[in-house]
Amino acid sequence: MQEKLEKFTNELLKWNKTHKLTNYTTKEEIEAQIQDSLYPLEKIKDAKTAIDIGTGAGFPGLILAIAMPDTKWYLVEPLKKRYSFLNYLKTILGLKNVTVVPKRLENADIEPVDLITSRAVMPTPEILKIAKPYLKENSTLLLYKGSNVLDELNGIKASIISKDKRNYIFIKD
Ligand SMILES: C[S@@+](CC[C@H](N)C(=O)[O-])C[C@H]1O[C@@H](n2cnc3c(N)ncnc32)[C@H](O)[C@@H]1O
Repeated sequence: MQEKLEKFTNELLKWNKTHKLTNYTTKEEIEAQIQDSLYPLEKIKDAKTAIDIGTGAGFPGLILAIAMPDTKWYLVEPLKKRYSFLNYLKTILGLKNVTVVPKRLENADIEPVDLITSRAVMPTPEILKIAKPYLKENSTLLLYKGSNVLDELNGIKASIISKDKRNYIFIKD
């Protein structure tokens, strides 16, 4: 896994120079995003199928897919330069458990999954709305949110794990 993560970091640094995929431009910044992506791993590792909404340059979906090789991951990302990067990484890292879906989630065609993740894409109520068709009875939604998430949750039942300014929000049902 470490070798794959290093390769990912080097490729992102390289692609970012010409394609501007993300605002994270140094090795240290990218490694911090990898750590952030992996932090809730223990809580989600049993999922057999998962969707990451708006994977962007790989956070958290591609990183979790590297760490969870037995989970089938759908990385949903509509922006061409970003889904091209994700497809390239899937190929060079040999990630057989990854399908890149080059669409907005609202227009995707995926069977309901055990886990849906998302970081920095849209407010919680909107995520819940577009994620609904892809959730099963026991599915988990894991949202990577900032410190002001409590305003957004507003009555939504969730459990929260906090680390520094990050809130990892787990929503079931
Ligand atoms: C601010 S970026 C965050 C990228 C990444 N998750 C991260 O944390 O670095 C938001 C991404 O969500 C994607 N996006 C926006 N609306 C979406 C939708 N309805 N379905 C799927 N992806 C979406 C955008 O194309 C963009 O790449």
